[in-house]
Amino acid sequence: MSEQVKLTSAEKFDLITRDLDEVLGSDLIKGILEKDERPLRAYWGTAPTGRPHVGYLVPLTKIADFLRAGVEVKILLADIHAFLDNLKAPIELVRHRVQYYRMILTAVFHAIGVPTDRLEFVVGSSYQLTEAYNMDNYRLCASVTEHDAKKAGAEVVKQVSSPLLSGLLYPGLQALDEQYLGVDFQFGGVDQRKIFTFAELYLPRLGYAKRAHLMNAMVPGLKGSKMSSSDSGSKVDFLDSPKDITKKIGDAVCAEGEVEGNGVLAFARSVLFPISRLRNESAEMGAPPREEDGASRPLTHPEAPKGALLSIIRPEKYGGNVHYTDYASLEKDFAEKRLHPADLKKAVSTAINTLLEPVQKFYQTSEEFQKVKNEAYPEEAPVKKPKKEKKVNPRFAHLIPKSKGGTAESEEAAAAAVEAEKTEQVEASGKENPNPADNSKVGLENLKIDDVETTVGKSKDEDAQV
Ligand SMILES: N[C@@H](Cc1ccc(O)cc1)C(=O)O
Repeated sequence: MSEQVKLTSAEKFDLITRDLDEVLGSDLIKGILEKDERPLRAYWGTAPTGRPHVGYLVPLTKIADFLRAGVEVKILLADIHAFLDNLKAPIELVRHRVQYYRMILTAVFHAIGVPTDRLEFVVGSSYQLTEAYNMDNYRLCASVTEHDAKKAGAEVVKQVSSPLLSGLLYPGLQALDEQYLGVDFQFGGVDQRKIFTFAELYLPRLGYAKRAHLMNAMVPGLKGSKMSSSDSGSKVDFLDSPKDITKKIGDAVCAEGEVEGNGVLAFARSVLFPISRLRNESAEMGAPPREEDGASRPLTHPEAPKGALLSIIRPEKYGGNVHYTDYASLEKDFAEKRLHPADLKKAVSTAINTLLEPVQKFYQTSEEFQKVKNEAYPEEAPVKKPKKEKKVNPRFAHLIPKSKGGTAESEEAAAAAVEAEKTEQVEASGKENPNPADNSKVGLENLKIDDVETTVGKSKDEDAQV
């Protein structure tokens, strides 16, 4: 935001907390704003695992509000967390993923009109390997119960049948980050809530201040469930082509008149309306985004009136054009069947394509960016498939019925075996490990720790309430 507009502390507080799902510690934030002696400091962390998808637009847009309210924001690229979480990012790929995240997030920030010169990117390992941080980690480990660590990570760390110790360390390191990044509040999705309350409980036990926590709602996937990196049909990647985007939106769950579980409406509400509003506000406040970023282009139709946030363009005989200035009216029209799913889908895919055009242009014109992407996600680089007969891995031979009758069933089983084999190859190639709990790859499968007799009795200590 322009420095020309001076906000009161109450206005700043409203801007910082608008559209959020939950705020813990608002008094702490108000206190610093009212004192007005120094800027508020905050961070948002992301672990560079799978490729970021358009669901990230929600926190990134919110960060724009923080900056306008004068908050100093750090973006943590949590490389160590990326492999602590069940090796989601294999150690040898993680530095490339850090680079990829930095580049794509910067491009997206520009596309939505957020000036990145006021953001500070910090890589987790730049301070998480220091003596002081490690000693604090050990101190924390000597205070946190296993129960609390497990519970804190339950919605963030991948839950598997044979959990690794690294997943238990994850919440503790995230709590320490608040101290080491020197912030007043941490911002993240509501999925981080248990880690946030864990940090509120445990940081003071190490003698550190309890921080405030701000949470955004999660964006539902296009199929009505949570938007997830592992289900490519339910998410839109920042680098998906306009054609792919139109197809994904076209296939999304969007039954006529149904608001509940409607992925397209949810996307419009949580992503498009806020970004559109941000653009309008920037223009009004005399701080339009830089022309070269493409972020000054409205997501609405060129003929849309001032204040419009999303335009439905359709022939007169189907009701003519409508320009919505708020989400509630769009939802109402949809619920009352005055807005057809096909028209909504068209408007949403046009808006996403407009929004992402500068990101994709940057990708297409930057050889460095392309190189980084291929290094970070090597299995996605085009590989020439050698033409050879599909052999079935003996490990999966049990999926093939004994009789080679050529029935549909046996073909299905053979396909399943080939599929299983492919999955294994993908895992071996360093792709995000879909089932890292299968510890056979690290030679742990025969280690039956439970067989070892233990002299340690059950702790009588009550687990702290997280
Ligand atoms: N837990 C965050 C990543 C993160 C890691 C460390 C932090 O300090 C903050 C955030 C996620 O789910 O992506």
